Amino acid sequence: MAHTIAVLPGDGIGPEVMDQALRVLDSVKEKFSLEVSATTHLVGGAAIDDSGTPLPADTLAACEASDAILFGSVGGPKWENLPPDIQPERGALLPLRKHFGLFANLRPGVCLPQLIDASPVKNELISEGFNVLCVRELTGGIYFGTPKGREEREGEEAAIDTMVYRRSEIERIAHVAFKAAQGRDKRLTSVDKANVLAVSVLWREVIEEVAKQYPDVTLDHLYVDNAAMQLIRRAPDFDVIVTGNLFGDILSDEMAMISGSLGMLPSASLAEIDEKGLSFGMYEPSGGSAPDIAGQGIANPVAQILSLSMLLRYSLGAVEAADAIDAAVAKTIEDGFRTGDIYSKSEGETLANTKEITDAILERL
Ligand SMILES: NC(=O)c1ccc[n+]([C@@H]2O[C@H](COP(=O)([O-])OP(=O)(O)OC[C@H]3O[C@@H](n4cnc5c(N)ncnc54)[C@H](O)[C@@H]3O)[C@@H](O)[C@H]2O)c1
Ligand SMILES: CC(C)[C@H](C(=O)O)[C@@H](O)C(=O)O
Ligand SMILES: [Mg+2]
Repeated sequence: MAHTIAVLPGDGIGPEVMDQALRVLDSVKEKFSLEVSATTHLVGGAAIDDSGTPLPADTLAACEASDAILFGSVGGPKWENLPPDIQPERGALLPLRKHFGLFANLRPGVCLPQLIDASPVKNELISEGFNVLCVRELTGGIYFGTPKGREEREGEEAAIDTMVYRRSEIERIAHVAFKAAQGRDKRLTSVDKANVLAVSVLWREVIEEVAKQYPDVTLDHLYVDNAAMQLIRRAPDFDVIVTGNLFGDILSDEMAMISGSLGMLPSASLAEIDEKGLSFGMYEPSGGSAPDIAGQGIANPVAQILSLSMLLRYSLGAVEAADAIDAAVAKTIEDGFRTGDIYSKSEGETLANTKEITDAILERL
């Protein structure tokens, strides 16, 4: 079956790592006889520079006509003083998530055994490895609640964001998380702030109710501050984490760092699953445009390449191709290839730039 994907490289290291992911796509298309056409479009700061808007109508139309979006990353110092609504993040990334109903953000945090030295967490704390799936609610919570903005309070300037979750929003992300746990080690940790926030009290109630439908999954709850701490103290005890938009944003970066680098972790942002078990989705690295290393050709492309693998798996159903990419990446790391962010100068490691590590992945595909 023929598929179309919209490729949105974005800003900073986005285009650099996307070029490498597209090389991998070409390779698996040939190897697994996949019919996938990919069209590239401007988004974020690159689109602002071109047409003054971060999400041009033709980019959105191309996404609507596709089976999935492969996204790089957007934003950077050049655009951060623009009015908030036309900045790359709030004017393109968040609207794309909302427009396509991408409520389920899956962020796997996996520390390959060979990368334990790249993690800043002491080896003995993650000696059993680290493999956690963060299921982050992505289209609700404080990111999207209203009212939002500036107003006057008690005679002075104030700013407001509103954290709101409807029961149905919590229920649907809970089902995603429980199902994911069923496919893994059957342990789910729900993270909230129910000792302070009304939203979290409802969150906890709904998670408990949904849990009754998944008696095979062991559920526990943690407050977010404690969760941030426990993730460092006893990372291997976690299996699946489910949480709201803001807490998931923060905890997933923490998980990425425990795993070694943001540059290793992909993510999938999914809409409702269709009758074929597939869903429309947007796939992007968990990290951002990394302005500090952009333009040098040294960024780690693995997160982008693994995001492509998630796209093939969840939106196209090309499971064999996805498995092959995951295996080639693991083998490349096993064989010692390292970009700067995961290089620990140990024996057997070869420092590689963005293109060289992709060459190694392609050789192993
Ligand atoms: N999905 C997205 O588009 C997305 C996500 C996060 C941040 N951002 C945006 O990116 C810009 C920079 O944000 P930031 O600096 O807070 O976060 P960042 O994730 O871009 O960078 C944080 C650190 O991680 C490193 N890093 C990230 N990805 C890497 C990779 N592939 N290889 C090697 N190192 C990598 C960076 O060099 C940097 O030191 C901001 O404008 C932010 O809003 C975009
Ligand atoms: C860039 C920003 C809007 C985004 C978020 O907060 O969701 C990013 O940090 C992420 O994790 O995808
Ligand atoms: Mg983030």
